[in-house]
Amino acid sequence: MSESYLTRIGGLIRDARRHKAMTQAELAELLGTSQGAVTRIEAGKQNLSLDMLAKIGDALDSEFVSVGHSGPQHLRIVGGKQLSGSIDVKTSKNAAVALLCGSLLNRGRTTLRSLARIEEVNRILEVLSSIGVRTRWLPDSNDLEIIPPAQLHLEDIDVAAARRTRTVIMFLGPLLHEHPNFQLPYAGGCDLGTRTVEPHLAALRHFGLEVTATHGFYEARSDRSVNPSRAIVLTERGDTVTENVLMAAARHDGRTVIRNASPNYMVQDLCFFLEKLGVRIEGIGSTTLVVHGRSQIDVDVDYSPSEDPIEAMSLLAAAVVTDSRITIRRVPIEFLEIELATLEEMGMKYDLSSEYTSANGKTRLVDLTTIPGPLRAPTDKIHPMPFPGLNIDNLPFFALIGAVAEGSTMIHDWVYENRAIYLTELTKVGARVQLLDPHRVMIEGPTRWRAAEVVCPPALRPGVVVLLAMLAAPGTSVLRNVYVINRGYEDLAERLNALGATIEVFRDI
Ligand SMILES: CC(=O)N[C@H]1[C@@H](OP(=O)(O)OP(=O)(O)OC[C@H]2O[C@@H](n3ccc(=O)[nH]c3=O)[C@H](O)[C@@H]2O)O[C@H](CO)[C@@H](O)[C@@H]1O
Ligand SMILES: C=C(OP(=O)(O)O)C(=O)O
Repeated sequence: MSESYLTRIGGLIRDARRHKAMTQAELAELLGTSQGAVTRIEAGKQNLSLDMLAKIGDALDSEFVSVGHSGPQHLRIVGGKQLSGSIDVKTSKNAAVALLCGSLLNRGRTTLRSLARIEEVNRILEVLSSIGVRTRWLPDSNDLEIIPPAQLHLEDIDVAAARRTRTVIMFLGPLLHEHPNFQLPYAGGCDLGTRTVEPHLAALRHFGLEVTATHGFYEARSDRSVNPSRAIVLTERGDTVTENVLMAAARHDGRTVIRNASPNYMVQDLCFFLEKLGVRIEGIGSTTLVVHGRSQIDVDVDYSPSEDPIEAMSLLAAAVVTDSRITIRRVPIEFLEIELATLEEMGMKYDLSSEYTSANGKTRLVDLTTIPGPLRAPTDKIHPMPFPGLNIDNLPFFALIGAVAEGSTMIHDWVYENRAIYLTELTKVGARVQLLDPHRVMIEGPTRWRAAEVVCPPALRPGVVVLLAMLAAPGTSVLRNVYVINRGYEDLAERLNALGATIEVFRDI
């Protein structure tokens, strides 16, 4: 291997080790080598065998060099160009996974229309198929047909696929009625620090579910004689916990009241789907839901989830960072209002079309055209709140936009322990981002972007933010190992290329 190649790989190894908050000594122990050897590897001063590269890849959950087609995917971006044209927002990841779990409530055939074909969906499909559910993409479409078996084989669950998503936790609500005892692997997903499961367990206890955690699995036991006797008050207004309770309530032949429910977009989609299954729900879009469930659900149902507000925000950020005029079609406006109000305060101008309705017949959509122009930092910090606040998943895009704006932008992520930290990756492409503490970053704009080679941080939105910054940076950048981006976005590179970006998808060797 040439010296410069070794230096590049060494830098990537160092970055991946730091992502995992691992010391050189800890990595050395995992590799069965000395700390000095790790120092040399990271400095590009040690020849590396393929065997050693594979070991390092295993230790850091990040492959650096691979042979064959199944290795990690990387992106090569030639940046510094403006974008133009129109792009459609696809349907949301978060509704897709909720609906896939929701399909377990139904003995009949469920067809989900225009589903996002993303890695997160693929993992849940692997899990569903491992327990006996038949799923197939209908020809030449993104429509998915789901047919349940007479009996689920929960003991055969694909543990590896389940562990790669967090959303498998949403199997608890749909399964507890028919399965007195079952095991689920611990939920995985983006590495954002500890994410709570306790609110799920506390809420589902009202349906007789008791869960104990043992050696990497949740052991679930449900007592069918227990039913909610009073309102279920959620201790936090989480999206997936609300969905879990909704799904448990859907099969409870009676009335369930859920308070402090999340009214967010994916919850609304799940409610509209449950209504199509014959479940009556009062208060959709509010924080109190009253669910009139059914003991059996056996219908052939067809549902189209709505467009992804986080993808819409990502595309908006792409336009801002590249100073471009583009039209983003099918924006679910109700779920982007605070974001747009904040951008307006920063000086952003845009045009909106009149409203039309999503294929679910409910969600209001608009086409949004960005108008390039200078931005200024907001006067106050930017922080998320449960809907109808600024969406936590949109927060990273404000770090990117802050880097373009004149002045200091403070981003306060009070929710996730690790996500704000990943925003410091933007320094590699020239941004001035200072981590004040694990929850707050200060960004000084505007930025002179520069091309770089970066390992994708292990979190979806920060990963996309780095990619978008690379679109703005003149020269050629490389973003390595973009699985997390593919977890939530369908064909993002190809679709940005249709707007005039130059992004090449490649794998090693
Ligand atoms: C599949 C899916 O839909 N995923 C979304 C869902 O994940 P999900 O519903 O799994 O979110 P979590 O339960 O992890 O909640 C996120 C974090 O917010 C905290 N919290 C949440 C609500 C609250 O009122 N108080 C509070 O402190 C939780 O303790 C947790 O640390 O919601 C997250 C927060 O909107 C989004 O980032 C995810 O994209
Ligand atoms: C954190 C996210 O989602 P998940 O719950 O799938 O990890 C996200 O969508 O940014």
